[in-house]
Amino acid sequence: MGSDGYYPLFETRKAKGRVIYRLYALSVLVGICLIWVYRASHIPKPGEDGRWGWIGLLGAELWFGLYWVLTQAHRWNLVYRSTFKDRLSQRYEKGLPGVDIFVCTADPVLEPPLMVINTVLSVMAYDYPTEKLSVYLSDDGGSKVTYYALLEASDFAKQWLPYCKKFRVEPRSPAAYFISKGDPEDANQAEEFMVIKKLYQEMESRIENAAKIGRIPEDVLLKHEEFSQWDPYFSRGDHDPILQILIDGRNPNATDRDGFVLPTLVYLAREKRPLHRHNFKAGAMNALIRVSSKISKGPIILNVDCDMYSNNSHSVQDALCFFMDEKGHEVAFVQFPQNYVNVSRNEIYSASMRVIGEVEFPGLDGYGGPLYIGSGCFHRRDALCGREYSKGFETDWKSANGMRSEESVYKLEEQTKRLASCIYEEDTRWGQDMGLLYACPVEDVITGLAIQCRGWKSVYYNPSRRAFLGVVPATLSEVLVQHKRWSEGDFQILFSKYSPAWYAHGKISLGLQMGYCVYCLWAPNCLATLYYSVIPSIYLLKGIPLFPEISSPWFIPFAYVIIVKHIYGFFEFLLSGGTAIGWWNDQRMWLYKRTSSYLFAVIDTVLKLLGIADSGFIISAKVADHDVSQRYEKDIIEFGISSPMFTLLSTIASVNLFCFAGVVKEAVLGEGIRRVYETATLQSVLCCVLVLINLPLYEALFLRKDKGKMPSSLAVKSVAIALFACIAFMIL
Ligand SMILES: O=c1ccn([C@@H]2O[C@H](COP(=O)(O)OP(=O)(O)O[C@H]3O[C@H](CO)[C@@H](O)[C@H](O)[C@H]3O)[C@@H](O)[C@H]2O)c(=O)[nH]1
Ligand SMILES: [Mn+2]
Repeated sequence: MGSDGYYPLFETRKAKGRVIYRLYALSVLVGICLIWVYRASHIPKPGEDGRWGWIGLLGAELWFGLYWVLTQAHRWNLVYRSTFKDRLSQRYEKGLPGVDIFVCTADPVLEPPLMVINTVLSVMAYDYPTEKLSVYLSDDGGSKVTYYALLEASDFAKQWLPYCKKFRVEPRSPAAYFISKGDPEDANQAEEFMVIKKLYQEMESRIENAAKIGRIPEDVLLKHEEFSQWDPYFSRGDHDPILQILIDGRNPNATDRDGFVLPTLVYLAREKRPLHRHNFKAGAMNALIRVSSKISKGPIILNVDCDMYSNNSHSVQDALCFFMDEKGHEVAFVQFPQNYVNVSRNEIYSASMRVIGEVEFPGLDGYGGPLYIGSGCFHRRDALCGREYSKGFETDWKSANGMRSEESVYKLEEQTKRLASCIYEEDTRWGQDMGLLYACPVEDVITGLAIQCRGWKSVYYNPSRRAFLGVVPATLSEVLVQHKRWSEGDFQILFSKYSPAWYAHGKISLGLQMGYCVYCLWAPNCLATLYYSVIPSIYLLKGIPLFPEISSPWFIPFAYVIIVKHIYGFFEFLLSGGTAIGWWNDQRMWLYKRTSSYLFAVIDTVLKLLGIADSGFIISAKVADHDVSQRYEKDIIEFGISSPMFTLLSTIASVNLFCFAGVVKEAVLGEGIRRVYETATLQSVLCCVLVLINLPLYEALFLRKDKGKMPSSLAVKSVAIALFACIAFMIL
């Protein structure tokens, strides 16, 4: 019991080992400063070799050093949270609030309807009073197959929910459950298991069939006249709003097979017109916020992407422990980590970003709260809708609870539809300071920042049983495109009204400001990284040293910073649950993202600032074809297509290969290994590491025969450019 006589619903613990970390960080800082001193005091005189290369390195090292200082905000002050769910149910047994769950989908091909309804079923089956749960599916794809699948799901739920509750199954996405579980041992359950599995498989084949032929079974069409809304004039980008309440939680007859009420289930395809901006996911979420405020008005909103199912049926209670605690009045959102099902042990694309989830977010939590990163986030409706936090504010859970209108379903649908029309938002604050913000490819991060700037806090909660499991892209190009969207969006936040660098000053803590800047500056990292991965290597060709000789005392800070920082990073990665090979792959992806995605993000941002281009939202694919998946499972990098990003990566890799060949030649034929060792140790090591890290890329360029290799034309082109660049540099 706390000193003031109440049992808290959650607890916050500081991480151990802070002192050691801080000593380490200070020692690295000293090293970085010495490197700066060396660079600034040893610039070659005008006319001397390597002057410009040197000055560039000074710039790059200043950048890296300052950036490193910012990243300390992620590691200085880690906190971990835990919840006491039993106390929550004791205290609020009858008074639990309504929770509205928003699932977003946008494309029936990239996001198969079967996957979508598995996510929907997993959240319908939360271990939470069903009369207080409402699930909304926003379908930006306006797909009648998706609607049909949801219809099937609403029926299947009548069996699935009681089954889940009776046998306390986890996870509650049927697909994931049937894959993860062999036949149950318990004879009692075995029988029901067979029945429910068969039901699921039948539903699965009906949905997949409908998706394949693009048609809904006749008998369903006859029974459900709402399908007439998909008339011949209907197209995905041009249609009236469609709003269907499939299960009306107010209806006492909407029950499962055991007679218990089902959660409310709503389908929404907001109005689309070719000449209107739709603002991607942010627009979809805002339509849902309005529509749900009419239908269920839950004071808590959970947002998940259609590919991210609930893997833990107690997450709602976990989140409520923060919102409903006496100390939780200022909590606007509770972000759960995003974990993924389809990552292999060694994560060839390092797509799970485990260090962010295990280290950086607990770090931000220590400074006022993590970023809102889309899927897996519970919001306080008030805060999301633009309310400012003021001291003493409290959500009245009881009054907000169960506020449901009395109209008939049909009338309710008709009245609510207009909230999802194109013109509804005209001359309103939606998208500016109400709901999710527009005009940024990462609507989530900027929205979370705006909320925090209005005085709210957020919480990061990482339960031991993973709360949500999603899907990561299975090809390199998709990963790079996704990172381009993220880094571009984060970069734009820096120049937006809500810039963490200036606007947020005084509104959020300095640590959080720095923490945001780390992500906002992902993109411009490309410049220093490109420089570092090309220039030192290419100077080797002329034998011009750009780093201190091994016998010089200035060599020590370089060696210290490089070695210690990487050892630390290695252990951080292992402690976050990664493997040694995974760490090596992570280093490669670090390089690839910085030298391709981030560069393109910078270019596009500049074009956008000049008003020449606009940024879009490329939806990432959630399924891959058989060939591609097989290579993915074997941790073979998928190239396969020609893209400017791949050309760039291959060219840089080839330049380093040539430079490395030059060093080897010099060592063997020229003045011998000794000279290379003495004068160009660091430079040669850097070049050598770049070659090692690019080994899979050389393989894809020159050796592989499968479809995932680099296209030959691209290989020829990049090798030619690299060769030309090297020769030109040697001659000039
Ligand atoms: O016009 C659109 C485009 C996308 N989506 C949905 O947005 C979600 C995220 O799209 P996805 O292609 O999967 O992007 P990711 O990069 O995987 O998503 C991450 O990054 C996004 C911001 O860039 C956030 O919106 C997401 O929540 C976060 O998980 C999916 O459910 C989509 O169906 C829409 O509803 N409407
Ligand atoms: Mn996604």
